[in-house]
Amino acid sequence: MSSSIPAVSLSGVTKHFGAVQAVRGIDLTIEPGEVVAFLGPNGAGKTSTIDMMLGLSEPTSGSAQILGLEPRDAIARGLVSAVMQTGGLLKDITVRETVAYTASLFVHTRDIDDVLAEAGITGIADRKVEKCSGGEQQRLRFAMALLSDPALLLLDEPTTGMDVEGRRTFWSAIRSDAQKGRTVLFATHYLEEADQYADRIVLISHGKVVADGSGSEIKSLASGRTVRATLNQPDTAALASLPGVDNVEVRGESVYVHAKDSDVVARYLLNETSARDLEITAQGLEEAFLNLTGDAT
Ligand SMILES: Nc1ncnc2c1ncn2[C@@H]1O[C@H](COP(=O)(O)OP(=O)(O)OP(=O)(O)O)[C@@H](O)[C@H]1O
Repeated sequence: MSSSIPAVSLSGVTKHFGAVQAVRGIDLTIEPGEVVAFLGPNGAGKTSTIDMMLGLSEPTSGSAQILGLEPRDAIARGLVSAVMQTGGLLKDITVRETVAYTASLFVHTRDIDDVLAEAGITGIADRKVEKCSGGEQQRLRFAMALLSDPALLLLDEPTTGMDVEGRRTFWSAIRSDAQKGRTVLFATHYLEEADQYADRIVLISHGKVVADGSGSEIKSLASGRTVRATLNQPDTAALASLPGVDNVEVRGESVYVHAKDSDVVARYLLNETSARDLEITAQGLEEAFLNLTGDAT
């Protein structure tokens, strides 16, 4: 896992389905040991890109390499595992039987009890799959994915439909595993999930990478604050002409001013007008995301 060969290398990758251009030219390098979130709204092209990394489909143009190999070769060598959203589980057998059955398909596998423990499902090992919650089933898929001790783990929206607690437990298992050096790429449209659990966020929209950086870098790309104040008949033109102001909106008795430098706006409102009840809020990743992609999820 400590070679200098990238874990993932995409070069000019496109994917068309008839007239639909799902992926429109993605260049991406992921180094070994990185935990990367693929963040984007529905239909952004995340699954199409992951499918190409898994060798489940071929790029229309460009190339995808996993650990210096064609994706199919990397899979065949057990270097890549995936945790998908649904499917692949038999309901009538237990958690342990599911892992044991999967292990029997590999020539070399890790110890079943070890992967159950790592995925945090030792306590439910004898439970039938159909009795497991959505979050427990995802941790079971994670345990199955760990059997080949892959260098790269790909997860496609693994926490869809889970409650907050399920998500937290799931990610704590993934994070503590990743600390041992595994490369992890996960697709999500939960902004806070990307911000909280990834070291790097690749923001994807309409089949392209629109931003790539840490959570704080992504936020600072669309930095700024909103100043809200109660003010009758605000002089919107004067507010708009303050340095760094990019939006002024009046809603009822409130004026909302979005600006790079909120101090300038606050000083003006307090000194030059009868504004009161000032509130200043930082832009979250949600707003940054909407600004950057111009999309609502
Ligand atoms: N097999 C297919 N045939 C036709 N169009 C497809 C196919 N697979 C995906 N698409 C289209 O390609 C685009 C990208 O889809 P993709 O599933 O990659 O996005 P996504 O970012 O994973 O979305 P989601 O978050 O909803 O899973 C969408 O417009 C989708 O409808």
